[in-house]
Amino acid sequence: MASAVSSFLSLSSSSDRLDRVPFRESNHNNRGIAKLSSPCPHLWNPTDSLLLRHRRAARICCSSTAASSSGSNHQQLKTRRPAEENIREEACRRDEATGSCGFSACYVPFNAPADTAETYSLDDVVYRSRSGGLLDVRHGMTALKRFPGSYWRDLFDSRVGRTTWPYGSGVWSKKEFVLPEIDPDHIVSLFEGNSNLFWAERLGRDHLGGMPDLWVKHCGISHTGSFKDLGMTVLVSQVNRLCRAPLNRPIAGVGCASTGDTSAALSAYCAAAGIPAIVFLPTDRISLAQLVQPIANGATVLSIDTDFDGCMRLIREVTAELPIYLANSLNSLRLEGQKTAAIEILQQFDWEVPDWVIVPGGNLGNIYAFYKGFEMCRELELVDRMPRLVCAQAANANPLYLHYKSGWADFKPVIAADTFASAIQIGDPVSIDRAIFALKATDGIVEEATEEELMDAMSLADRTGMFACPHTGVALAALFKLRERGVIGTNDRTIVVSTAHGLKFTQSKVAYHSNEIANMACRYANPPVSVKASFGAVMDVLKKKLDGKLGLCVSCETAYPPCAKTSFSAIFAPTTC
Ligand SMILES: Cc1ncc(COP(=O)(O)O)c(C=O)c1O
Ligand SMILES: N[C@@H](CCOP(=O)(O)O)C(=O)O
Repeated sequence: MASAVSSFLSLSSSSDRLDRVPFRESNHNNRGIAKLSSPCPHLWNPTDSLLLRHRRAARICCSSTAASSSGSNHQQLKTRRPAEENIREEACRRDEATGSCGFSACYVPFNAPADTAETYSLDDVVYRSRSGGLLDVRHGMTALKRFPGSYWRDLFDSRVGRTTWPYGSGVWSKKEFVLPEIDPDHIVSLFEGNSNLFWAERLGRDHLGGMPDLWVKHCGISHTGSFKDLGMTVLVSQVNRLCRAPLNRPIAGVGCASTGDTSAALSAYCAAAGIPAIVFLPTDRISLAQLVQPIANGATVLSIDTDFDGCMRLIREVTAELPIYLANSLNSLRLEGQKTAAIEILQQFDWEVPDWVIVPGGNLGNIYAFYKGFEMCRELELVDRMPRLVCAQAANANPLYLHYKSGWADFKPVIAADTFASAIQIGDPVSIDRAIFALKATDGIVEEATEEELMDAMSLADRTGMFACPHTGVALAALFKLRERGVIGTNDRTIVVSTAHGLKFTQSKVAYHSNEIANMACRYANPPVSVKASFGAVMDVLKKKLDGKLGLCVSCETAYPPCAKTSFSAIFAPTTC
């Protein structure tokens, strides 16, 4: 095995050898458009200026789609904006006509009754309720409900994949459900969202008992390589609004504690807006690829000799003292962006609800964000039911799993041990109450995965064409267990949420494929083979590797033709029976 390891090292660049690097050492459908022009007869009131204004906004942002879908209707063709105007300026001009159309949102204590008197403006800098509990963003549902579900479905569909500012973003294409009142000029967007919903055909068919409807929502194929972009665009946009006229709040910067992904997203969005970012990272506990992201984006990076939970405690203390705005998911604004991944899944299935959604959990904001996205679509009648949620944790960092197993008896934080799923190495999750609420409301399940289970699941998925991160491995391992126990059925439409790009975690993959992980069989290891630069040596290796496959029919794998002289031509010019 030593040779496999050395061949790995010889193939990899010297700068990418440490997965966890201490900062000190690292100095180096357009579908359904037609329906928009035929509003729901019971709800439409032509004298209602709010509705008219929103209808006009919807038409403006859909006009070129409508024109192209109708083909012959040249009158609807959109004229190009003037050369001296950019897409942001164009949006501001357009927005003068639309405004927020009466849609609004505010902070309320998490799970507060409908008539709570404790509300805060989103322009307040507040992260906790009066009693010290979590907050939630509550939308003015009465205004949103004046439009039927079909209206919202069509509006959101009309905006997919456009460059119209800010609707080309998967998050801002749902602006009315996210931050309805923000001026487009204040939005800081990198056209996030609209991520691939990958049909995991081979994994489902060959490794999960013939599951035909298995999908992976690739939230990590994103600007900074994780789902955090979805929340960070919202948070940094709101900070941008607070800093600028007319509010002119004295905010010195935006800060977070991080296991590597929140810090990367915060740094990128702050850099795009010209706002200082400050990130607290636990020394030695994040990957090199994650570490280099905030460094490259010019953030102030503090490598702190503690774990994530320690960094989280520190950032909360610091943001209470200094005018630094807190960017962790304790700040409920983040979840407003993250919830759009759930809406996107519904949209990608043409507004059909899946049976299961499996989400890896750490600080536990995201599982609630998924709940919130699905629930908002149910309440506003874009869909008629909820999926069941599964939260998957690494066994080395499993406080929610233990709580679930105790029958939700008594929550106790844990000291999280090292895990390859390093971004979820969290023992005292900030959003524990939100996660419990989401799981109870969806008849949800919590599963856990050992290090071997998560690495095997990740590696097996890779063998079917993915390049998953270890956190996605945790969710996949949960899926394997739930399939094995018959909880998830063969034909259940199931979504596994992939939360980060595998390229951020290459060193754990290298360790696995080098077979160098103690007490792990690494069943799917596929180390590279070192071979001399000679035809004979290469042929020997290939014959050994392809033994038994030569001369087989490529479709049914039976020997064809029954020929004693098997040759490589059978592989390069394969035949079928
Ligand atoms: C890659 C990745 N997956 C999953 C999670 C878990 O998300 P949450 O903290 O919202 O539970 C995180 C961060 O915690 C993450 O960075
Ligand atoms: N995985 C996260 C941990 C912090 O979570 P947050 O959602 O509360 O910011 C990270 O990448 O830092």
